[in-house]
Amino acid sequence: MADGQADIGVIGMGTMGANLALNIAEKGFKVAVQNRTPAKAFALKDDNPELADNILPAETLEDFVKSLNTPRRVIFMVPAGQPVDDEMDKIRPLLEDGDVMIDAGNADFNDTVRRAKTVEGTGLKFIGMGVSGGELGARHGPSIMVGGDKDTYPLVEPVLTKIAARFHDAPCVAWLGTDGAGHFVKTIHNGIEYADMQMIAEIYGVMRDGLKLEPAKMAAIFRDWNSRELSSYLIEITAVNLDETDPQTGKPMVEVIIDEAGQKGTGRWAVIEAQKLGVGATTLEAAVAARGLSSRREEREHAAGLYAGVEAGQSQFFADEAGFSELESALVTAKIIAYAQGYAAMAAASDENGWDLPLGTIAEIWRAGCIIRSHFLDDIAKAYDKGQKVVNILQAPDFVGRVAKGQSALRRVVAKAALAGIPVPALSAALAYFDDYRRARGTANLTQAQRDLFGAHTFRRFDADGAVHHKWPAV
Ligand SMILES: NC(=O)C1=CN([C@@H]2O[C@H](COP(=O)(O)OP(=O)(O)OC[C@H]3O[C@@H](n4cnc5c(N)ncnc54)[C@H](OP(=O)(O)O)[C@@H]3O)[C@@H](O)[C@H]2O)C=CC1
Ligand SMILES: O=C(CO)[C@H](O)[C@H](O)COP(=O)(O)O
Repeated sequence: MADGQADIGVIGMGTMGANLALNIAEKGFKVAVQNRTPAKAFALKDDNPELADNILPAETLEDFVKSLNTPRRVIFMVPAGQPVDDEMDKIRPLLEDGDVMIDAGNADFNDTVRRAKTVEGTGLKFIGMGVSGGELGARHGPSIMVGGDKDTYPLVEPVLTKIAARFHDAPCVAWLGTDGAGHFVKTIHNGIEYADMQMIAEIYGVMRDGLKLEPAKMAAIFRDWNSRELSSYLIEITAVNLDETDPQTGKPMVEVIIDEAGQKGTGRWAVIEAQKLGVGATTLEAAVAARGLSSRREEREHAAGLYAGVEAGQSQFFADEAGFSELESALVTAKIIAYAQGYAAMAAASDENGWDLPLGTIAEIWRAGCIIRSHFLDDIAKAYDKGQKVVNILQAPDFVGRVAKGQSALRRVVAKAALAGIPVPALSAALAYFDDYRRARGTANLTQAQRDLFGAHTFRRFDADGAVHHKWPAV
């Protein structure tokens, strides 16, 4: 192997790393590849003869580093946490001033901020970058959310611009802010992804348990929805999931899959950060909690037995055009509210961390390549495009009209589900948030009174400035 041929390197030849490397090679760049199990790096070249000239596998980290031209650009695509620190520690002594380390996996943005600090003043550079789109996105065009020093971005921009997804010919990649900005945005992307998926699953639950529809019929409804406001990758794949037949049993595939959702932690990171920022991302939280409860299957089965005698009300859902349209409208409305929560978390994090996150650009680069890609994101991009500051998506004129129109459908679906005993935690959370958000006179005055009574925490009055304490009757 000749020294210094590769334009960029990828460490980690798993699902994402291998596909990202193939994408890079296909776009005409020479890519060095390395893996904990080195055989996988060599297999990538052997298995892809059409791209072999552009794939430079390395047995050792030393060979890998030698194969890169300078400044060296090294992408890590390994599991979040310790593996990233370990890989960084191993390669750092082999790198030189100006070289760039890029963590392209999912990461807790706090780790990214910490890692960015460790390279400060060393001559090395660090980028934390969220990549979304799963296996196919990595291979043919993901959405890429970049964080790090602005001056470092041009060192990776030519490659990233070529490998990213395109929306109307614009690459779905952008530098979003310093240190952890890219990974924070990816984390919120995943929190929204959880909410989108949970709300779709809840509508599936209504169709299955309230309307007694067969999966094939549900698939047809989701396909229909995919031609309108809900048009998105997740609605599209839901139709595919529901239409699939298990080759072993001949049953619908969804019926042989155990109802326990996995999770790798990114949704949890999103709601933890939203909580820390004092932003109620309650729809995202409901989605994370629902995954947690789903995994306690035996406990749920036992509880089902304990409450077998509890009568839920008669289902008031109807399997007709009007009934399906009500579900569609409820899902659209709850989706707007979930995105409003995710965007509120990003706006708060931007202020907190001094990132100046370009919220409109984020919607733009999410329009293609990523898991939550949808037509709806183009509407969000347009809301931010009008030059005016968007306080909250729920206050953007286009969305005010849509939510005002759709809220009654959401209200009816949540109410009917509650009466029928069909759980819709994310849809309910979205509705509750909306009602709380639009209520001018809330109930925190009572909370303040209680806090002042038991802890002399003080409160503020409408008719005077400053905090006061009241002498409440002794209890
Ligand atoms: N899969 C997806 O849809 C997406 C994943 N991501 C993120 O991308 C990253 C990679 O995910 P993915 O490709 O799916 O994961 P995989 O499990 O498919 O691959 C993991 C890779 O990391 C290597 N690896 C694992 N542990 C270590 C370690 N301790 N030290 C060094 N290398 C290690 C593995 O090497 P070996 O071959 O030796 O086991 C393998 O090459 C993660 O951060 C993930 O969250 C982001 C977006 C989408
Ligand atoms: O980042 C992703 C998509 O955007 C990954 O697919 C991630 O693994 C999804 O999260 P989880 O595994 O928790 O469902």
